[in-house]
Amino acid sequence: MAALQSVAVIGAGAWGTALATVAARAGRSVTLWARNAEHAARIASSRDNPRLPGVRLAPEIVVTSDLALAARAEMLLIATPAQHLRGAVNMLASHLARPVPIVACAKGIEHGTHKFMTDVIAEAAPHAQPAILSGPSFADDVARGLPTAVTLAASDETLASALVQALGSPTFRPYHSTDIRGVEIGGAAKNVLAIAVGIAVGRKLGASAQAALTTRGFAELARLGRALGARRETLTGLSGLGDLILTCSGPQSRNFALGLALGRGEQPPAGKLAEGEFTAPVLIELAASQNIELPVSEAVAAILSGRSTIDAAISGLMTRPFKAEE
Ligand SMILES: NC(=O)C1=CN([C@@H]2O[C@H](COP(=O)(O)OP(=O)(O)OC[C@H]3O[C@@H](n4cnc5c(N)ncnc54)[C@H](OP(=O)(O)O)[C@@H]3O)[C@@H](O)[C@H]2O)C=CC1
Ligand SMILES: O=C(CO)COP(=O)(O)O
Repeated sequence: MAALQSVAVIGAGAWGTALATVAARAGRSVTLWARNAEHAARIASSRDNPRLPGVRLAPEIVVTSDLALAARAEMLLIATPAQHLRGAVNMLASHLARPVPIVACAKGIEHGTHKFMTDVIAEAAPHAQPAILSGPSFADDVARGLPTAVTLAASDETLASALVQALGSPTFRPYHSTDIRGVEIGGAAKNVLAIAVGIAVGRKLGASAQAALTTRGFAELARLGRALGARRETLTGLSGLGDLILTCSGPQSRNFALGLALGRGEQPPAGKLAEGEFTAPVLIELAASQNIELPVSEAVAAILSGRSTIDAAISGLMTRPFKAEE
């Protein structure tokens, strides 16, 4: 497969901006698309995006709100929030005249349909070659060039390798995979579990509870993953266990920070996207449809929807029948 030379990033939030920086560092010709023309013009002239403050955009990155221009790239990265991915790809599809790799960079599951991000891409742009990029990677760390490793999966291994070659650099190390579903499950579930761990820390339940919740959270992620056909090495890899560890480690994670505020009885941080809030209800619906129990995720969904208090949820988790560890 010919080397991919140009990259467009759709969605100029924190993650889209960091990924544009990654692609530029890897030597690609890069376009960053923002939906708002004024926003695009401001970033283009200041070389600074308020959604990722303090990171200077390389001069060679083209910032635009012209979707037709972005759609000319040889590969596309979609970095909108998960619930807006379908809308973004729908708009993009009319500009795509040829099969092009479209890499989902959002972490979540679509409300209503229970579809994962690459399924949404396949429906919205039938000629696209869907792929997924996920793993332990805070936008700020990545944009600053701190060492990061992620998983990049496509059903065709040759394509996955070409995408890795296009984005990889000495500071950003993607590993290729063909286990799309395994990668998607890890990225979606870990955000919900990080809210649980944030709540426990906010409630001052102690370091032992933090470790126990993270571990039992991983058991949930792996249980759902196995039921949906994910590979073991994906679940224990960067996009599964790796991202869970990162996101459950402290308030640099917006999902953890949301849980922390809830646990402390404070207002959640305003204007910060915490995907786990949107994923929690759909994750438990999906699990129920597979007869899979996700007690920690269910507790998070119940707290977020107001169906349970935090104290009742903690007590509910601790008084479940004793069982064998799996
Ligand atoms: N931040 C991070 O560290 C990481 C984030 N991710 C994932 O990336 C995804 C995006 O997160 P992040 O960048 O942090 O979020 P932000 O809130 O920083 O940015 C979201 C961006 O999406 C844009 N947007 C929203 N709706 C649409 C739409 N319908 N069409 C086009 N653009 C839209 C927003 O535009 P506008 O500015 O106009 O509102 C905004 O620029 C999430 O799924 C997240 O889980 C993954 C790894 C790391
Ligand atoms: O996905 C992320 C790190 O891999 C970002 O996590 P938060 O969305 O919780 O900040």
